[in-house]
Amino acid sequence: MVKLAYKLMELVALSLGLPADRFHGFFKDQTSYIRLNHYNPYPSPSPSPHLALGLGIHQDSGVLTILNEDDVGGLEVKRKTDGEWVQVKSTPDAYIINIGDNTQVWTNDEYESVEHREVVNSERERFSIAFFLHASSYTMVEPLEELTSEQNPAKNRAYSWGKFIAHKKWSDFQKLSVENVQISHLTDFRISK
Ligand SMILES: O=C(O)CCC(=O)C(=O)O
Ligand SMILES: [Fe+2]
Repeated sequence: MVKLAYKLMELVALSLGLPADRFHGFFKDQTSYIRLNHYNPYPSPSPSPHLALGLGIHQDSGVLTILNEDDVGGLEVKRKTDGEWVQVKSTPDAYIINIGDNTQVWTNDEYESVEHREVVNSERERFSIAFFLHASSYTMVEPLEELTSEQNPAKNRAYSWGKFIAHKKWSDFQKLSVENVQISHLTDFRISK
């Protein structure tokens, strides 16, 4: 997984005219992990099936996510152009690659992380496995200087990855009864939209 994730970040670097190993230094003491997700079906008949979210609206805050899922489906991404929720076709024999907030910041929005959620159905349980490529906790995340200029100024302030994660965990914990507890706090660091 780690090797595949590095390869993908090499492609991101090359696509932006950067050396292939441009991102490697961020992963010396990486905080990556794998999560196994299990979504139970909602009880049927349900009074409000549209509220049956397995995982609320969020953006992945790390570098990138490599996701494998079974054939049940339920992942939805928010289309930026019109805000519509679009179903992602279930692809058990492939990986779904999700760009995370760190990559958006590093590339100064050349790559964008996308809002997504997981809806459950009334018939079948669903399993997915997500590998999250995360930087070393002492990483300062900020737009790469090669990608910023006077004409294209930085769109985000620098922030500490370790402090960000600590803040996110703490505030998720505080807001356990609130919808969308996982929503990204990246906006705190935003300079312009
Ligand atoms: O299970 C899924 O399809 C999505 C999981 C996800 O978005 C996450 O774990 O961050
Ligand atoms: Fe996610």
